Amino acid sequence: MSVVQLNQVKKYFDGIAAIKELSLNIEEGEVLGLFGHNGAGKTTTMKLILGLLKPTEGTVSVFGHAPTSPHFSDHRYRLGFLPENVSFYQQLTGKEVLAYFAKLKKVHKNRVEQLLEEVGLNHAANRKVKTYSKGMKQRLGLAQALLTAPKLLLLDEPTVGLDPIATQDFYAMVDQLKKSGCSVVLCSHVLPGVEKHIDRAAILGAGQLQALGTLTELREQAQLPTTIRAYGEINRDILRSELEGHAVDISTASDNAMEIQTSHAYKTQVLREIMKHPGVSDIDLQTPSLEQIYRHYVEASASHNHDTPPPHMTNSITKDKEGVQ
Ligand SMILES: Nc1ncnc2c1ncn2[C@@H]1O[C@H](COP(=O)(O)OP(=O)(O)OP(=O)(O)O)[C@@H](O)[C@H]1O
Repeated sequence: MSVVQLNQVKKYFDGIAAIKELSLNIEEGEVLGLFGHNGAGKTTTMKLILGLLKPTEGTVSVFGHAPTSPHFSDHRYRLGFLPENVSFYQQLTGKEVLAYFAKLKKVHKNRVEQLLEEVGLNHAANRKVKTYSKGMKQRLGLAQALLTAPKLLLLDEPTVGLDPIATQDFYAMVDQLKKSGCSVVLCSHVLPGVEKHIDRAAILGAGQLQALGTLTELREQAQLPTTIRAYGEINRDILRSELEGHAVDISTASDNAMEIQTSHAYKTQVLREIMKHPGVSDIDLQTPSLEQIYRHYVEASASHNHDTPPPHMTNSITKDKEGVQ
């Protein structure tokens, strides 16, 4: 049984659709990246899964139960949530904040020390939260989300405010949680670095699913080209004739490099042909990145929905938003 099942879910606010229609399953131990432009419906989706919102139509099931039903309280401890704008009692120390949540969630206080250590806040455990940097507050938020050792973790913009090493540590933690069977929904506008840590990506646009699948599946579906750069003494005409029929586009990148664009389906064959050339001294391979895949689907969604901001606008909105958090 899937950990989360959203079946033909619609969510309206005062008659305006935040989610037009969404069906989605999340499996045990799966890390799902949930992406989309500002206002696409990501937070609404998370709130529906958490049971903070009721669907206008359709059904939401978490651990086999409706998260808005009164009986769900027995399962709530299995859920962890890091909200987008994390805020705590400023006058309490980090340790006090976590101890407070531990008490609320009926978690043994030993776990507080352990978590402070895990998120790298031990040194500041006895400092008031008002003295914490943005990244430290984010780490405290993460510790709070992990208190009950959840089986489903919802993370809204988890890496905002984290420095590069803290971001890497954070993803290492996500990998660990996945290994322990925890399902994770990772909602982020910061796409670089996410690819390796998600099993599937769900791209929302204007309240609807624009794409869902593994990155390999989405690359194939989107038919974005793979770029191969071959360095060395290569006869372009010979290479061109050898690669005929492999749906390639060959151009000269520099004096000693050639750029070959090919489809995902022909990638291995094209590489084999290039490798046969004795003059080839080096090869770079660039598969379409998550950003390129994201852009492809958001642009496609924008061309169908006039209420969807074009990607260049969503980027600047994101930057502004991150700046004021
Ligand atoms: N409580 C609410 N009342 C009215 N409209 C709402 C409410 N919550 C969300 N919306 C609307 O629903 C749509 C989806 O919002 P949501 O917060 O889910 O988007 P998002 O993808 O999380 O955006 P962002 O990336 O900016 O955080 C937006 O148009 C938003 O204005």
